[in-house]
Amino acid sequence: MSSDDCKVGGYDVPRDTILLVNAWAIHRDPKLWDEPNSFKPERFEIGDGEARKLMPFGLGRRSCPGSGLAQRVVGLALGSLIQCFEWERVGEEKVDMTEGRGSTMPKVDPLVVLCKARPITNNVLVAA
Ligand code: HEM
Repeated sequence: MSSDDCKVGGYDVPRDTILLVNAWAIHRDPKLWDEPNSFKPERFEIGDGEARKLMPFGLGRRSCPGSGLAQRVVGLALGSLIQCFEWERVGEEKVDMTEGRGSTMPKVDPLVVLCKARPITNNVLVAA
């Protein structure tokens, strides 16, 4: 929310305007990213240079204060799901990545999978 009349990127923004950052578009801008629609996790390796352009937690003094926690938990949750379960697709067709409406980017066609706990997971649960 702008506290005063101002200019952002050359545009006049009147006082009391709610300005939303289109992070979706910025993260897919071919002027900024090499092959923006390709899955290339190596682009985020330290030293590569593209990681600094990623802004899922916003930027500046109102950026997400939970980003440190979130990044650790997301890695932990994903790693646990991969290490503790075997995953299997239900169908053979190519996964449809079409995005639906809404700010959380739901898939139009949900991905259906089967999962089975690996033996190590039973050991972990029994030990706990
Ligand atoms: C993957 C998980 C998360 C994502 C992607 C995320 C993303 C964001 C984004 C984009 C903003 C707005 C930043 C801006 O206005 O520029 C935000 C704000 C905020 N987030 Fe998160 N967040 C996550 C997890 C968390 C967690 C775990 C916490 C707390 C434990 C948290 C607490 C907050 C708070 C309090 C704000 C408001 C900050 C302010 O307005 O000054 N978030 N988050």
